[in-house]
Amino acid sequence: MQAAAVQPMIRVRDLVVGFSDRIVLDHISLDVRRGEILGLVGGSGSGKSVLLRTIIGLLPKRSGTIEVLGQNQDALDDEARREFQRRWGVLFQNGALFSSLTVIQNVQFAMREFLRLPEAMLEELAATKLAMVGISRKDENKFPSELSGGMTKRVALARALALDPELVFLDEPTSGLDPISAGEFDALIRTLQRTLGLTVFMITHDLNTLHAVCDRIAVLAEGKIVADGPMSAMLSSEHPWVMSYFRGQRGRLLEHGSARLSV
Ligand SMILES: Nc1ncnc2c1ncn2[C@@H]1O[C@H](COP(=O)(O)OP(=O)(O)OP(=O)(O)O)[C@@H](O)[C@H]1O
Repeated sequence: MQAAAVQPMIRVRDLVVGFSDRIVLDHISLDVRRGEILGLVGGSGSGKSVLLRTIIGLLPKRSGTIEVLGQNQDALDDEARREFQRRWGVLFQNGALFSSLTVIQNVQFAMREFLRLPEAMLEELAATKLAMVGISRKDENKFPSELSGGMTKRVALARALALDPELVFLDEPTSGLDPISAGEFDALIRTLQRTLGLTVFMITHDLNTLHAVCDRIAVLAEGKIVADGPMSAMLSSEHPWVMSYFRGQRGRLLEHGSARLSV
């Protein structure tokens, strides 16, 4: 019982990922604890998306172990892995909605695949998910091309939540949003995490999001996790990249309560 209570939701050990002769992730170890929002930051091309994609099984690893929800996916056959993967939701960069499906059909997509429910119940369930993220019924028959950036992210979040996951992966959830929409999206993530008891693994470049939403931050640089801890640990880190990111001009402005900034 004790062991289960402290078991991380994601446990990465000694992970190595590379493409041809380039190593992108070089013996990375990282835990994501139950119920926390972990923010992953790092320079462009540092390997954040590669780490996320490897954890969810979209990219192969060279060595190391990854356990998600206590399960090493290498031990599962294809059918069991597919069934297992429904326990998490993913919001990809730019939403990645199906352009030929309406808002509500996008949310119903995974429901149709995994849940055997009558049509009326599917409608109701998808509308409930959309309401949770602030999309009203009048917008549910729109196509993705008719949505603003903020609405697209909300629909993508509703889709990620379609199967009631315990864990969600968010790849730059506020990128491309204006400061007000980004702030609203941050608040939505926080609220959903609290009310649904979610664990969140989030890639972000957004210092406001890191300050407002994340319980813990991990920094990826030179293929390694170079810092890992709460915001206070980032602000006192001596690592050059961490210092310039969190204590550079933008970071200092934020600490002193300036308007929202993105980096
Ligand atoms: N499928 C792939 N094949 C070959 N190289 C890849 C592949 N996916 C990613 N890379 C390389 O791995 C490195 C890390 O990419 P990644 O997308 O993880 O960066 P990132 O930290 O998410 O960057 P950004 O913040 O700009 O999104 C880059 O050099 C990229 O070109």
